Amino acid sequence: MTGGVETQGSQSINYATVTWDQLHRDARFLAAELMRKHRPFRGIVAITRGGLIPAAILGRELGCRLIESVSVASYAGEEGTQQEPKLLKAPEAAGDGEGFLIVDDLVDSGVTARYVREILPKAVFACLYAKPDGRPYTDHFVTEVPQDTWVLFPWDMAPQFVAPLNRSHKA
Ligand SMILES: O=P(O)(O)OC[C@H]1O[C@H](OP(=O)(O)OP(=O)(O)O)[C@H](O)[C@@H]1O
Ligand SMILES: Nc1nc2[nH]cnc2c(=O)[nH]1
Ligand SMILES: [Mg+2]
Repeated sequence: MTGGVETQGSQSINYATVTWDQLHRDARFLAAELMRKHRPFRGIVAITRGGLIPAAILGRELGCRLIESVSVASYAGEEGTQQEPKLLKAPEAAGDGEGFLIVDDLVDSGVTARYVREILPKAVFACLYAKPDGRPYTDHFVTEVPQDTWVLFPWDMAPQFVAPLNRSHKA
C-alpha cells in the first residue's frame, strides 16, 4: 500500500494506493490466516461490488466453489448525512450464514458490514483493509488504514502519462 496526498483547493485528501499485485498478495495472506483459524467453509458470500475480486481469489485459495453474493446500496438519508443501507439482492444460498465466509474489500464506517452480518449472523466476516471505525465489524483483516485516508483500489485507477519534473515546473 502506497501513501499519497492530493490537494484540492485548500483541502488535502490522503490516499492509500493498492496495486493488483499488492491486492493479490494481501488476499493470499488473508486466505492463509482463514485456513489456520477455521474449518473449511461451505461457501463464500461476496459483498458486491468491492468484495467480488477478493472473493474470487479467496475461493481459489480455499478450494471453495460456491460463491454467493449480496448487494447492498448505501444512500444518504433525508438529512443528507446518515447512510442507510438498502438490500438490492439477498444471499439466498447462505441461509443464516452457518459455514459461510462473508468477503468485502474494506470496512470503513462499518455500516455495510454490520448490515450484512445482521442478515447472516452465523457467518465469519473477512476483508482486506479496515479503518478504525469499521474494525469491530470484521473478524479478520490484513492491513489497518487511517480513518481519514481513502483507499484507491486497482479497479479505481489507470496508468497514465506523468510529465518529467523538469517540464512540470514553471520557472
Ligand atoms: O464500512 P462502510 O462505510 O459501509 O464502507 C465500506 C463499503 O463501501 C464500499 O462499497 P460501496 O458501497 O462504495 O459500493 P461498491 O462496493 O459497489 O463500490 C466498500 O466496497 C465497502 O463495501
Ligand atoms: N474505494 C473506496 N471505497 C470506499 N468506500 C468506503 N470507504 C472507501 C475507501 O476508502 N475507498
Ligand atoms: Mg462495497
